[in-house]
Amino acid sequence: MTVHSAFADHSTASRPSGERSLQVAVLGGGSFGTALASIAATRGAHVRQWLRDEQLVAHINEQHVNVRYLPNFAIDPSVHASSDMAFVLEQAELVLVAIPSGAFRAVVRQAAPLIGTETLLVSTTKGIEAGDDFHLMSQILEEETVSRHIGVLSGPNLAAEIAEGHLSASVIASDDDMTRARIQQALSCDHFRVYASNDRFGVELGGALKNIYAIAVGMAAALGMGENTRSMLMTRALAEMSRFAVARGASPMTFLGLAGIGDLIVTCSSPLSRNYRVGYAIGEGRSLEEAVEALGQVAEGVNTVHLIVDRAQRDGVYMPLAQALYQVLFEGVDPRDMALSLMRSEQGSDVEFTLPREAALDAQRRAARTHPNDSRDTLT
Ligand SMILES: NC(=O)c1ccc[n+]([C@@H]2O[C@H](COP(=O)([O-])OP(=O)(O)OC[C@H]3O[C@@H](n4cnc5c(N)ncnc54)[C@H](O)[C@@H]3O)[C@@H](O)[C@H]2O)c1
Ligand SMILES: O=P(O)(O)OC[C@H](O)CO
Repeated sequence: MTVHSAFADHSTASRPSGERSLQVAVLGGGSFGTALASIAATRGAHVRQWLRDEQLVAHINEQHVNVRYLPNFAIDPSVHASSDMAFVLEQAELVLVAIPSGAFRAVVRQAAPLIGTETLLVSTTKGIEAGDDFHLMSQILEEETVSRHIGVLSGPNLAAEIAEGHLSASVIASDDDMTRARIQQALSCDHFRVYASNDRFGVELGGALKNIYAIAVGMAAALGMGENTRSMLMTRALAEMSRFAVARGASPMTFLGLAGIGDLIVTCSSPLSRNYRVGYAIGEGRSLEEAVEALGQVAEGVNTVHLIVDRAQRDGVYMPLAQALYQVLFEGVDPRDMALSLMRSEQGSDVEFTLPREAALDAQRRAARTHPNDSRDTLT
């Protein structure tokens, strides 16, 4: 097995001198948690990482490799893994939570008694909590802890590429300017940049929503789509994502940034994305259950799609791609039939923030009344 040492190679170049070391805790032993733990350590922080698997803990501490999630990469040797939550959180000034959405609240609840009001608390998880309340991860952090410094880290961040040292960037979103600035200091290094945002919900929704479209694009890729098709799907996905997020109070501008279009591009283009891979496997003819089992990790979009579709219906937000994906994944609709049906549906506005969708549809309906022979059957 070849173990690249991208993390270690960057350590001396990035380590600030003469500064007191920040105490960092990472909750989660998956690939992103491991990549972030290593980056923080290369920046000179004292890093402890919490994970449940004792064998993996021992392996990380002795061999400095996460054999389960990032087997080919050397972790900064100063990262200390442990299955003891109290030990990991002891004196932690910054806590990064990299736990799948399904277990996020339970883990945060376990950590909460050890998190103070001044602890910086950042979610890196791109998902939505199951249930009727449509809770984002940062809302769980607010509900379960007393921290006054909550943030969200999200962007085009394939963990394996970060681990390999590919130049990458992310966004720290928080209402609190000190939280933003301190995370930028703690995590930026020669191969990782951190930009700031004050649109926490927009950034968080960008990360959660793009997963479902990556499944759709992966599926289309396996069905032999062209690049025009990919581009159309991604751009219309962006229109849906921003429409949904704006209806929930986010800024549409956030979707022009790394956590919007940036993350959508990478997740809809790379076979390293778990969501893309699940979609691709389904496009090749596997069932959803087979695709998820073959992946062996969490593809958040599978759990997110019904929450988004349900919420969009309740709020009256038009989400045809998400709705279509739901029908393909859970109602047995053939993806090719679904693609045809989408192509025949109403043609609205390109950018709704310049030409509102209803204005474009009204004009089409007026044109259909004036020139009935030219109109499409499906126009209403
Ligand atoms: N992997 C990436 O490239 C990447 C990049 C950016 C963001 N993210 C986001 O970060 C989050 C974490 O992703 P990841 O890839 O690090 O790991 P992951 O989603 O594969 O799993 C994370 C860790 O959580 C642990 N875990 C699962 N259920 C648990 C439970 N009930 N109690 C305690 N621990 C539990 C797993 O054992 C694993 O160590 C995801 O929500 C993902 O959307 C991932
Ligand atoms: O592997 P995925 O599909 O969960 O995507 C990973 C990251 O979110 C990409 O930014």
